Amino acid sequence: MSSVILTGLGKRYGRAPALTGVDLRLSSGVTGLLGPNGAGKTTLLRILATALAADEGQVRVLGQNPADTAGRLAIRRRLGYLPQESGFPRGFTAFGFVDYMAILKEWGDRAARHAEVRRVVGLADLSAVATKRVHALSGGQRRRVLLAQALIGQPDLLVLDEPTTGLDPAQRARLRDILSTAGETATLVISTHQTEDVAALCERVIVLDRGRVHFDGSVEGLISSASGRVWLATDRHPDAQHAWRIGSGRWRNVGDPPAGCEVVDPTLEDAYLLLVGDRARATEKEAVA
Ligand SMILES: Nc1ncnc2c1ncn2[C@@H]1O[C@H](COP(=O)(O)OP(=O)(O)OP(=O)(O)O)[C@@H](O)[C@H]1O
Repeated sequence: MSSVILTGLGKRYGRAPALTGVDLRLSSGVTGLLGPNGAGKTTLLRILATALAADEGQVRVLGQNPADTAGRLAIRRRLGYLPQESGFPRGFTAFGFVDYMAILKEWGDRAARHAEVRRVVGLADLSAVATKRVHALSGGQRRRVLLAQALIGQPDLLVLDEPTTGLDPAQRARLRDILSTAGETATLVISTHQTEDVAALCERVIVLDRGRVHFDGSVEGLISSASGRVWLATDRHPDAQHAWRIGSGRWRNVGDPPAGCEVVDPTLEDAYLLLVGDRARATEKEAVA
């Protein structure tokens, strides 16, 4: 059964559309959400997390309608949400903040709650700094405090907006471990700009651009769409959509290759760049025509 069903979802800020005609079904497993700045990723995640109401279409989350008060409450009881931006009330320690969030999540029994807070603080690798004030933590540690509160109670739906921002490579690897384990039973949606995290972690990838879904399929499927369109050369090719000099001094070109060039295997990043670049070029052509 799908945990999330979106049909014809639309959202506007004033007159400007942020999401248009989004149809999606999400089930257990880890889904990565990619898209350029302003594509609508955070808007979509906020709607799933019941922090924002849709303007058009139908939204079912965990079998409930978030437009109903009772439906919203039922969703929130089974939801973990790591927002893109968040402030912390002053004075809290890492443990104290996560404990406070657990109280808001209706964990009344003190002993059970503290055991759960210790579990998620440990999962987020924060035990050594649990008694430090949140404001004295590093940016990556603060991000992990937010992750810890999202994991309280092993939610059925985890909505994580850029969870890897600011994490060092070891912490990112640890996060992948935590999320892939959670994805065995829960539905996880992760917005990120880190294509390598999506490639490492996600079964499914959705690419949003200008509020619409432009790709929805497997990571392998998206990578294979770039097959034959990445090549190495001694120079930047004038027709390449993207080109950069790699460590060896040669140029990695992404676009439409000339005949006889040295084609290499694409990465998810190459495929994503091509998908978004091709769409931007098609839109420009339509505007000119
Ligand atoms: N509160 C708001 N008021 C007005 N416009 C908004 C608001 N929030 C987002 N927008 C606009 O809606 C569009 C989608 O924004 P959103 O934050 O969902 O994109 P995003 O894909 O998460 O971007 P980023 O990768 O930069 O985080 C953008 O054009 C943005 O300017």
